[in-house]
Amino acid sequence: MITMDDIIREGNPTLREVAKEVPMPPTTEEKKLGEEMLEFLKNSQDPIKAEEMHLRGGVGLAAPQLNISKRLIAVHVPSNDPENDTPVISTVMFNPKILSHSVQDACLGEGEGCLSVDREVPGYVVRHARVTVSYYDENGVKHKRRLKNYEAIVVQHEIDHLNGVMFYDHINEENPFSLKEGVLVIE
Ligand SMILES: CNC(=O)c1cccc(C)c1Nc1nc(N2CCN(c3ccccc3Cl)CC2)nc(N2CSC[C@H]2C(=O)NC)n1
Ligand code: NI
Repeated sequence: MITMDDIIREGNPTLREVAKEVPMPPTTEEKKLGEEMLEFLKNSQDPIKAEEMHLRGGVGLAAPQLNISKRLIAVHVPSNDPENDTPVISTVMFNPKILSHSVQDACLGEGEGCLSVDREVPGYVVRHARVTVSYYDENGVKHKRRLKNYEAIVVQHEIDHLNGVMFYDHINEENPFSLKEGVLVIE
């Protein structure tokens, strides 16, 4: 079971590497890793388990954050509606790829956090507002999915980890809260 001790922090060179493609179909070990990453996210969002296991809340995790330089991410974004238990997206993506994206950009109004960054880095992280991603599932089946808003931001943040990019690399150093015309601010 993955805990915070398994998550490497900024300064570890693996976070700056370009991760390797996973040959399809994934091995049993790679499938298990994906399942454990998704389980970690669910545990991190459960108040009881998160407290018991000292987990920081997350909606996305990339294998390089576990010091495993493979192109594999997990995302588990709960629905905004407290009545609705169905997550907006809950999946493991092998070899995710952004096929196309909107002209419009977007950012989280509150900025971004990362399980590998033990500090607040204020500022807008400007990303594509909508993306079409392709990825392989644990059975090696190819999928194509259009994402928008929060889940689009999360998937882009996690794909960045596969390319050695950290969220604060996108923050404007001169003015961290500067925004161009037309950028969608997601609250
Ligand atoms: C500096 N300001 C901020 O961090 C920030 C500040 C306020 C709001 C937001 C929205 C912020 N931003 C931000 N908040 C999150 N969470 C909110 C809490 N949540 C969570 C926590 C506990 C239980 C259940 C859940 Cl659901 C988990 C997810 N997650 C990300 N990111 C960036 S994309 C990958 C994703 C990630 O999983 N990071 C670890 N950013
Ligand atoms: Ni991160």
